Amino acid sequence: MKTTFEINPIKEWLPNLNNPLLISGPCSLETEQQTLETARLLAKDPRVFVYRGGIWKPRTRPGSFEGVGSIGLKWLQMVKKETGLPVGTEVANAHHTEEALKADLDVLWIGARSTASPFVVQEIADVLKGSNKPVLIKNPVNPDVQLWMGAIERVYQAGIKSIVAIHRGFTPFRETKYRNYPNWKTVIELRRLLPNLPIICDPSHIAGKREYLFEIAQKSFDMGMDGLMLESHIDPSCALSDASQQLTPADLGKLLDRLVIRHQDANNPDFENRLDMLRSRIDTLDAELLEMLSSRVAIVKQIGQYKKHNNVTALQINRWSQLMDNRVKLGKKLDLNESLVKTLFQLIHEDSVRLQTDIMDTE
Ligand SMILES: O=C(O)C(=O)C[C@]1(C(=O)O)C=C[C@@H](O)C=C1
Repeated sequence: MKTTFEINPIKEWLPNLNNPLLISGPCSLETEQQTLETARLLAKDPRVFVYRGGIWKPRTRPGSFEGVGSIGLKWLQMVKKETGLPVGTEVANAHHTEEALKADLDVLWIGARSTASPFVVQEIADVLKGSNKPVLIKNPVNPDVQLWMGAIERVYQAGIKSIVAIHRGFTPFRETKYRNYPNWKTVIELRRLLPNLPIICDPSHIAGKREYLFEIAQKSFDMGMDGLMLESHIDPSCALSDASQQLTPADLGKLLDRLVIRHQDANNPDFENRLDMLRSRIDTLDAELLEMLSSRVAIVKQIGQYKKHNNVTALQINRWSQLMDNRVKLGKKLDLNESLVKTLFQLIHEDSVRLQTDIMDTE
């Protein structure tokens, strides 16, 4: 499918946006009082643009608090009426979407588990047809950029042009310090595929713990994200869901005070000139790297021919192990990241073996 999407900039549906988009509010709405008290405090901070509150909560195991349900829609309407903040919630099936549209919420989002299911996304998209509602789409639980794209396409094909992607991290396959590990590679790929799509980050679901929120939020701005979704609660210690990752509105304000917001350009000719100069040095070095790589490949091919005539295998595991150890050591001396050196030489070696087996089998 063609990937030229006409996605609306956030400012189109949030005209008073003068900062990165910040969405905040409780993980789950619990009571009318908790909903309104949290909203009143958040509304005092001009950096908060949208109030969020989960009312249908997809929980991993049954028996946990699964949200207050449709009554929460009324509380969200009260928030909007009293504070003027646009309001939004997560929808996970056609029924939720119908209810949220009926209540005229300002924004809806599709959660990570739903994004992973094309049937669920399609069912939601079918209900959204003709509604013009801004829709935020979280990454699927696994780092599959095509699955994420698929969900965006389904919503877009329903006629929704105000779409924002949310990076909320991915299910870890081993112990990590985060609840859901961030995968910037997938986010960069999404940005490459859809350069006009705004992408925000959800540090709360990545971190799982308050203490990691700042580092993830700052990294998001370093990476050029268009905003943040950060959970807040009037009294996080009593929260019925995700208690350890929510902030009081006051602590949210303190976190925001520390964040450095970065921009795509500096609008400063001196900076641009210096950057151009450094980039042209990189261009020269990259050309040299490629020339060296090409000389290496020529030798690898020569060895391939030689091995073929002597019936010797392409893969030489001892040489390969020694070479890798040696390159990693050299890389360390040169202050290079070990995983960069390893990945680079793994790719180079993989290609050598492919080239040599081709030579052996086709010539
Ligand atoms: O040393 C060899 O035998 C090579 O063919 C070169 C090379 C390499 O790319 O460096 C390629 C394949 C072998 O498994 C080990 C090393």
